[in-house]
Order: sequence, then structure tokens, then C-alpha cells
Amino acid sequence: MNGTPRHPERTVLRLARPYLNRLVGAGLLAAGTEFAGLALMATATWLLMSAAGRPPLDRLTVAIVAVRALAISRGVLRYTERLAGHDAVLRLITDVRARVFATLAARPAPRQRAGDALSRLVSDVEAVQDLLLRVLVPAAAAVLVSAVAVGGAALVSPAAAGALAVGLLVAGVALPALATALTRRAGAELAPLRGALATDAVDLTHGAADLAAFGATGYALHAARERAGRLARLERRLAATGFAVDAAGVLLSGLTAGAVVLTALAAGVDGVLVGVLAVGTLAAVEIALALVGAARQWTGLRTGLARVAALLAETPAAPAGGGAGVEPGPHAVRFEEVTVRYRDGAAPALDGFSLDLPPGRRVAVVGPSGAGKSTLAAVLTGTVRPQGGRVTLDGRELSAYRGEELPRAVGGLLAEAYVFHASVRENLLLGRPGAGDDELAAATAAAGLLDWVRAQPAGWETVVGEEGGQLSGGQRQRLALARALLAAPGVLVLDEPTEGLDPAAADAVLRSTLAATPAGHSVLLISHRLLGLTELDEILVLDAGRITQRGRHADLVEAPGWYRDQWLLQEAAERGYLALAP
Ligand SMILES: Nc1ncnc2c1ncn2[C@@H]1O[C@H](COP(=O)(O)OP(=O)(O)OP(=O)(O)O)[C@@H](O)[C@H]1O
Repeated sequence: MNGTPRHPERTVLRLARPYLNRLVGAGLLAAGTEFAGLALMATATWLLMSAAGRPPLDRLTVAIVAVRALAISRGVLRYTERLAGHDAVLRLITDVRARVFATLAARPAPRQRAGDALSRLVSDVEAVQDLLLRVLVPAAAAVLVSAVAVGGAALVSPAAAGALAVGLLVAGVALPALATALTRRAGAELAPLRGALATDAVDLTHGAADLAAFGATGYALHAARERAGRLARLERRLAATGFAVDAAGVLLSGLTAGAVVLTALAAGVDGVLVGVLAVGTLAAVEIALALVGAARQWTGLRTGLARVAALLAETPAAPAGGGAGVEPGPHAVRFEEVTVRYRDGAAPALDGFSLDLPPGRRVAVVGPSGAGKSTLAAVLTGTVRPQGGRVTLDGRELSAYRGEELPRAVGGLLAEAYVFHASVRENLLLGRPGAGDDELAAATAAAGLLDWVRAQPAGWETVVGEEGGQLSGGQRQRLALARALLAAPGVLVLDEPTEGLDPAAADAVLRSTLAATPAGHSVLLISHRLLGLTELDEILVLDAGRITQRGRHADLVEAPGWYRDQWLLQEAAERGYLALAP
């Protein structure tokens, strides 16, 4: 696991480099907007106070025109700033999303909940957008305008400018630092609580039927309500702290204006200009107070930014040799002393596993639940990377193949295959885009689903529902199997291909599946069911990640051990089942 970069902002800024001109432009426009606002207040004050003395109108003309020009330009500048800022940031975000997806796609299968991963992906990438648009651009504008305001005030009275500078420093540095310090801890507690609440919502809706069946709805609701209550209390506390800091900001702007007025009066500044300084100070402090908001945003964004930066830092290295290209057809696979451990300190799921799978060989892996069979399939398809040993395809390590290369050589039916909310045809074409009806029919026949497809009024266009919900478990399994057969990778991995089928159907489907696999293609079959394995070249019995027995069915069934015991049990059970079957 890569370490989290210590300054995620730097990673973001590095990515933003190609758009730097646009971002600087947006920053300048934002500063222009704020400056126009400040100048508008100051000019309007001068105009009002001067007009009170009834001077000749021509002395006021420039100021009148300036007020109009500033009022209009403020709106125009704000609009162009938003346009320029969003244009730059949305371009950057497109890059960031593409990189994040590429990294995730090249990564082993996620170990976290899919919903959580997805929502994080969306909100974390948005953190990059917010960092630029809500933190950096307004902060840069506030700093620039504060400097201009102090410079302007210094032209009138250096002493008043000093008082203004102090006020602006407190508003733009001390208050933001205070706001960050006060909210950091609560903010850190908030994120996991929000995550837990999202998970509760998913569990309570998706698991409603099971919760009701076990009479656990009340308990689950109570736990979720408690977490929601804790979140609400935390948010109330954060809001109260936020209001206190905001109130301090208002107080500060009054105090700064008072100090500026007193120093200006003491320095003998003309009354009208004192008024201009007072109103200008209120406007300038308000602009500097934007930094409090920026700091608050920044605190909230840091966790998401760190996660995105960690993902981006993980950008997959191009495989050595640039990927030699994978031809369809036979391939040789070799496992050498492969060890997989899902967690440090946990027992290994695979423990020094070795196997030769030359082209055309058909091997079954059997063993008790938790023995490591699915882990083996995941290692072979590249979704789990072993911590020890190596797995090679045609002599090259699996990790040396590009993400899109490996599936051309190794693939098949993995545990919990996903069926898309689409037609039977579309689900099948995923296995081999462009396959004709004959090919679809051959694969579907081997999986034992062709009769069902033919019986449907819509045939290949039958829509299977969300996650294949309009199919029976067995039909879903057969559809996924047909898709794997259509893909016809050189190394076909079949994780429980006949799960959910009755014994007679399971035998038939396994036989036709093996028959439909082209000569020279190897097969790694994972199965709980030991019947029907007579045709396989070798059967491995796996237990706690190690091979405990190996051989052909005829030999294993003669030797005392797990295989024989299990085979006898299953055979007796199925004989009973078949005797009862009509
Ligand atoms: N994603 C995971 N995270 C942590 N541990 C895992 C994960 N997947 C599997 N394991 C652990 O690894 C071991 C092997 O699991 P695996 O799924 O490979 O066994 P299996 O033989 O396929 O079991 P089954 O026949 O029940 O499907 C088990 O102890 C399991 O708890």
C-alpha cells in the first residue's frame, strides 16, 4: 500500500499545472471583482459625503460615472471569473477522474464496500474542485485585495493603513487559524460518522427483508438512529462554533473600522476621507474574512484530498516491455510457491501453492469452504496479487501484463458473476463483442440455456432485469457461464459453474462446458461438487491454502482422505435425491 502523500494539495497543484494560466486568470478576475466592490463602496461614500457639502456638479461627475462603472464591472467580472474558474477546474477534474478510474481499474478488487468506494470516488474528486474554486482562488483574491486596500489607505494616512493592516491580518490569518483549530477534530469525527450513516441507509434498505425475517429491524433502526443522533449533535456543535467565529469576524470589522477612524482623525485626515476609510475598512475586512470560509472548506476537504492524492500517487507503472500483446489461443500458466494473505497476521488464504497448467490441461480444485479456492481464481485473473511466490503466463509474470491484456488470455466465470440489466444478447456480447447468433446459440446451448432463450417471446432480446433479477438463480448462472464460454480465453477459470443447478443438470452442463472449450485451452475448475470430475486431468484438494491431495478422480477415490470421504457422502446424498426424483 502506498503511503498517503503528506501534502495532498501539492499533488493537486501539480496536476493543475497545464491549466495554471486559466486559474491565475480566474484568480485575477476574482481579485478584480472584490476590488470593484471595495472601490464601489469607497467611491459611493466619497460621493455621498462630498455631495452633502453641495459642491458644483462637475466636481462629482467623475465619481458618479465611476460608481456606475464599478457597479456594472463588478457583475461582469464576477460572471467572467466564474466562467474562467469553472472552465479550468472542470477540465482538470476530467483529467483527475480519468486517472483515478485508471488507477482503480488496474488495482486488485476493492476490499471495501462497493457503495462506499463509489461515493468516496465521487465526493473525493469533488474535493479537488472545491480546493481550487472555494479555497485557492478566493483566498488568492482576498490576499491581493487586502494588500491593495492597505496600499490605498497608506496614500491617505500611513497610520490608518497600519491599523487596517492589523485588522486584516487578524481577519485573514488569526481567525482562519482559529476556525481550523476549532473544527479540525470535530471534522475528523464527522467524516466516518457520515460514512457509517450512508452504510446504514444501504443496509436498512437492501437488507430490509432479511432484517425483518430475523426480527432485527428494530435493533438495526435503533443503532442507525443513535448514529444519526450523534452526527446531528456533532453538526450542531460545529455550527455553533462556526457562528461564534463569524460573530468574532463582525466584531473585528467594527473594531478595525473604529481604530482606522480614530488614527485617521488623530493624523488630521479630512472628514470626507475619514468616512471613505471607515467604509473601505468595513468592505476590506469583509473580503479578508472570506479566508475564514476558505480555511473551513479546506479543513473539510483534506481527508478527501488525501485519498485522491494517494490514489493518484499510485498511478500504475507501465509494465516492463510495454506489454508484448496477448494472442488468443493456448497459454501456459505456472504457480510457484504462491502465498496470499489478506491481512497481516491472518492465516494465509494460499500457502506456498504450486501448479503447472500447460495448454490444454484441465484441472479441478476442490476442498472445504475457506480452503482458498476462490483466492486461487482471483490470483489467476490478476485481481489479487500474491505476497509471496510468482505466477507466470507464458513465462512472464502476470503483473507484467497490462490491465486490458490479461483478460484476453485468462478469464471465465468468477464467483458472483454480474448479470447486467440488459438483454440476454447484450449480456452475452460482453464475452465476445460482435459474436453472431450461431456463436451465441452454441455457447448458450453448452450452458443449457438455449431452450429457455428460444421459449421467450423476445428471444435474445429478453431483458433480464437488474442484476438478472428476472431470472432464476440457475438461469443467471447459465447466462454467466455462456458469456464465459463465448469469451473463450486460453485459460478458462470456472468458479462453481454449476452452482444452483440440480445434480442431473450440473452433470450435463459441466460435460457440455468442457466439450465446448476449444482444444489447447486449459481449464481451472473450482467446485464443491466432486461428482462429474472423472474427465479432468488432475484434481487438487486444497485445505487451508495448501494442496493436501492430488491426482485423477479414479486414484483419489481409492485413497483414504478428504476427497474419498466427501465423494462418498455426496454420492450417497445424490443417489437419495435421484431416487426421490420423479
Ligand atoms: N476479501 C477477503 N478479505 C479477507 N479475507 C478473505 C477475503 N477473501 C477470502 N478471504 C479469506 O481467505 C480464505 C480463503 O477464502 P476463499 O474464498 O479463497 O475460500 P474458498 O475455498 O473459495 O471458500 P468457499 O468454498 O467457501 O467459496 C478464507 O479464510 C477467507 O476468510
